[in-house]
Amino acid sequence: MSTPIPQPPGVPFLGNIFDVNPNNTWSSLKTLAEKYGEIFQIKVLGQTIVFVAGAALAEEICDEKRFRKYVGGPIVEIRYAVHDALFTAFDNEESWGIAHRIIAPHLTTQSVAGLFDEMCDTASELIEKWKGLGNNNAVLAIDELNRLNLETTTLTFYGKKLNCLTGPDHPMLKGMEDSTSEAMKRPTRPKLLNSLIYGRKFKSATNIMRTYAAELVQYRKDNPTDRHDLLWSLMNAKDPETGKALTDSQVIDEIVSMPIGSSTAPCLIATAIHFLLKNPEIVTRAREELDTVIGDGPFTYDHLSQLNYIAGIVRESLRLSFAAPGFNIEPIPKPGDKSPVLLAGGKYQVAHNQAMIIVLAGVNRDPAVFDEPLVFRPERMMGEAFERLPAGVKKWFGNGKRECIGKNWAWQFSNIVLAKLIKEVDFEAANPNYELGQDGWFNLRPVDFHVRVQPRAV
Ligand code: HEM
Repeated sequence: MSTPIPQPPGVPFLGNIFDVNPNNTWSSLKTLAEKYGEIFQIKVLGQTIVFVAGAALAEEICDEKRFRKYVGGPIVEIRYAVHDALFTAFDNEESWGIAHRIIAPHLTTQSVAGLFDEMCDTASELIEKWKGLGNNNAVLAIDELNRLNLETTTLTFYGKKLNCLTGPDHPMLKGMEDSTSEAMKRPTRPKLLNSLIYGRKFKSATNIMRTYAAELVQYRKDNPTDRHDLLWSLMNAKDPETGKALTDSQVIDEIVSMPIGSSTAPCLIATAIHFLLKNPEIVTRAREELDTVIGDGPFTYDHLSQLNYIAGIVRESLRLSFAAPGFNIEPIPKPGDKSPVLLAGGKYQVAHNQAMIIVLAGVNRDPAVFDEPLVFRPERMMGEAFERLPAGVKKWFGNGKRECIGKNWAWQFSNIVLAKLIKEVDFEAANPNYELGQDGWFNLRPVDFHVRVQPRAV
């Protein structure tokens, strides 16, 4: 006998429409996870969605023999902008494998190591900019780090300096914000409203992003180089398995997808700064490590593997920021078999084609795994303590074949940037009473988190 999956009471006809705020979906899901625990469901516009918020169940539905990525809802909507690119491709689309095999070699640990200097130099540029702001400045952490991320992504993948750390916001930032917010909201609105009222905004955001990509392609054509970077492969490489290359439109799709994916990294770093401000003793210990390992000399790639405490800070920030707030799973279809799918050895059952969303705010803070789950404690993310943790609580980069293709880039970038910021900058919260609030679309960022930035005093 299975246990019914808990569901908030809802209202007649409209179901649970008021349990999820379309302007802050992930915060609503976090609240529901806190109330209902490892699994819950909602019904909206006649559709049932199951949410998994416990570590053991998350691990179970990450079993690729039984489950796969569900491409639905906002992911299908953003196909308007990027079609069958890596993040948005359906399981059966050949284009996924072709693009994956062309792109993945640029994102191995070894390939990304070659980007160390460009990542470091760009972070230094931001710190130099902050040094020029003088006393009593206050910057919006996420805005500054979004700029840094776009600048670094564009330079390391596409070989072009945008120079977007200063001056007005680069249009790509607004393009990404508008397209992802619209993709999240569209599934909750009637279709007619989407096309009549909101279609123009979606189209304009898409145009902005595709123009960013088209200009990079044109720049490369106008400025030939020996640099065999990701852009070179997107434009020239052939898939070793099928011999196929990307079409011109697919090149644009993938160029646009990368900054959208990588925009999760600044959310992580901004939230990490918040946790560090709340825990000054962690900054002291991190500085001891940085001063011992790097000292006064230049920061080099070899230092990274020695910065164990910084790595612990990055992982603990991945755990508690849920910067990528979740991902979608569905049972692998079995032709002719519509029997329900059993979870937790039959404790729960879901329909054979049930879409499920893993809510990392629940999974990453599962009290069955972590003691004092809300406490920021880098030590639990280091060495053997980290190795002992169950696989279900290490899913911040997603799962299996559809795991984040940028995870090595994101890991190196976040470690470099946090190491440099902790070593070289003194942060102070502009509002000493600030409490973390988060919002976002495809990722979660701290809301209204302003900081004062000064060169490190001691
Ligand atoms: C802290 C930073 C990041 C986090 C936490 C993160 C998280 C994730 C997660 C959870 C997924 C799985 C999504 C799903 O199953 O639907 C994913 C996929 C993806 N990410 Fe990231 N990501 C980060 C940075 C990046 C970066 C830097 C890039 C750019 C290279 C990137 C590009 C992608 C792409 C293209 C996919 C789709 C992969 C596929 O389906 O083949 N991400 N990411």
